[in-house]
Amino acid sequence: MPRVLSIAGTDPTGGAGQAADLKSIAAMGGYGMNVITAVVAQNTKGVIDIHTPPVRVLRAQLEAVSSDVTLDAVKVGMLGSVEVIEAVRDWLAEVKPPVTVLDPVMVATAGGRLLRAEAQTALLSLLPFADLITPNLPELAVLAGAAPAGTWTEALRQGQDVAERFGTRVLVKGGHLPGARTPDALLEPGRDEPVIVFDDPRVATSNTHGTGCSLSCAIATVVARTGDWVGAVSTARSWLRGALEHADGLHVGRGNGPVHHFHHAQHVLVDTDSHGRFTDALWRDCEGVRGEIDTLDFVAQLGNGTLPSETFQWYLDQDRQYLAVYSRALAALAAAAPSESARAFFAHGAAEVVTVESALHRTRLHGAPPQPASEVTKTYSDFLLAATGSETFAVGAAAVLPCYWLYAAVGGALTEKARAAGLEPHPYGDWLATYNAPGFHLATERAKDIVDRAAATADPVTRRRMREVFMRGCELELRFFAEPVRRAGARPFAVASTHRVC
Ligand SMILES: Nc1ncnc2c1ncn2[C@@H]1O[C@H](COP(=O)(O)OP(=O)(O)O)[C@@H](O)[C@H]1O
Ligand SMILES: Cc1ncc(COP(=O)(O)O)c(N)n1
Repeated sequence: MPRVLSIAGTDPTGGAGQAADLKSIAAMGGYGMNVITAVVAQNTKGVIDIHTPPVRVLRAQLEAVSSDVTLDAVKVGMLGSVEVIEAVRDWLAEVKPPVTVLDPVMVATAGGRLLRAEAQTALLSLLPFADLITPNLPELAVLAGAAPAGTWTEALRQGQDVAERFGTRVLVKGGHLPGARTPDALLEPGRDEPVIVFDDPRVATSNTHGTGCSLSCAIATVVARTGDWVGAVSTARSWLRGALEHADGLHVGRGNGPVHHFHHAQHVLVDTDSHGRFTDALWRDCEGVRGEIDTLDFVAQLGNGTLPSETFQWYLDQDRQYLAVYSRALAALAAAAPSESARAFFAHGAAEVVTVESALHRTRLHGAPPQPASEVTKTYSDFLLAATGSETFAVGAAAVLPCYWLYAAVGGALTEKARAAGLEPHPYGDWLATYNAPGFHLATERAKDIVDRAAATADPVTRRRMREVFMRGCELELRFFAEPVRRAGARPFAVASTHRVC
């Protein structure tokens, strides 16, 4: 594991400087350490105050770490003053770390100087010690002694000039250019053309606090491990892109918020009690409800074929009404799905419910008019429409999962029992076959997979909500299964009236 030292300033909101560096090092698989150059009172809206500790304290920190730990890479960020620059330069000259990445921090994204004006010249003396420098466009202009580049071509020209003059690699970053794209180019001294140019669409977010810190530290960490600059920039960039894409979910601060450094590792953090899939945890959560479903008279009698046919008819009629709503819920998920495969899955499911499952109802119910929907049917229907219509896709997908999963489980278990008991032909064999069909089990696995994927990138609040709606769905399934027998027991006359339908 590369041991990476960040020499930088602080950010109490955790998005830039030291905090961003340590998170980025860890995210890229390194061991992070930090020497503090300046204590910065800042937040996502700007810089409020800066305290620079005495330079002897900085020297002592540098000495403390390098006299004890072998350093595989160093990232230098905010320096702030001439004295700090000189102390760091002397230390770099003495220690000669195998990899040094310098982010020439001058101004915070949210505004506020982080380098005194008189220190800009001193900073130039540090550049030859760096293997890579990562200036943004205004910083590049200062290093090049020119006005900020207004075009990408101009930025590349300035970058090449700086690379030649100081004999170091330069990552020219186009984040500050206007427009829909964010190109970056890696330049090397002695080469007229960039070693590599990256060009991606801009991520639509204003939460970009600490992107420069994070990128430079991530590159230093990957290079320390691989020695490959092009690969390291590429890896760090695509990781940072994910961090930007998930930044809005963090809800940190009211200004330019930070990026999500551990977006790629959410799946391992899904729940403290689960080291497996998110849906594994859901299945454990609903163990009690599943036990109750298994012992319901309705389910036992459905399995052994003793369920009175009028009770089954009433159940099927409620189910027909429920499935009409379920189909709409799946269609809503198809419309909200974040990927083509999820869209196709739910769109297909919405159609399948109408055609395949309702065939069972048509043959069994012989076109009988619907009975009034029970309270359970209404509650379950309202719940599904609300979860899939007005909550996020992830929450909606978790809400429809019990209907797949519990039916597949009940269909599978009852078919096994019926086979073991030699019940052939089974009075409800067509129902069992529908929910024990390989296609239905496959659909259940796909639905679980979609929920797992959604959970992997969801924030903790959304995942908690996903668990809540999944459990609510399971409880409503239990009540839905219980209702036909409960109602038949409570209202013998209603049973008699439905009897006529058969
Ligand atoms: N909205 C965005 N979408 C995609 N990439 C971005 C976005 N904003 C910044 N970046 C990338 O983040 C990195 C640092 O950005 P930049 O704003 O240029 O530097 P700094 O944070 O030092 O001011 C660059 O790789 C840049 O391309
Ligand atoms: C201590 C410190 N160092 C650097 C930055 C620059 O942040 P950005 O990466 O957004 O330019 C910052 N705001 N604070």
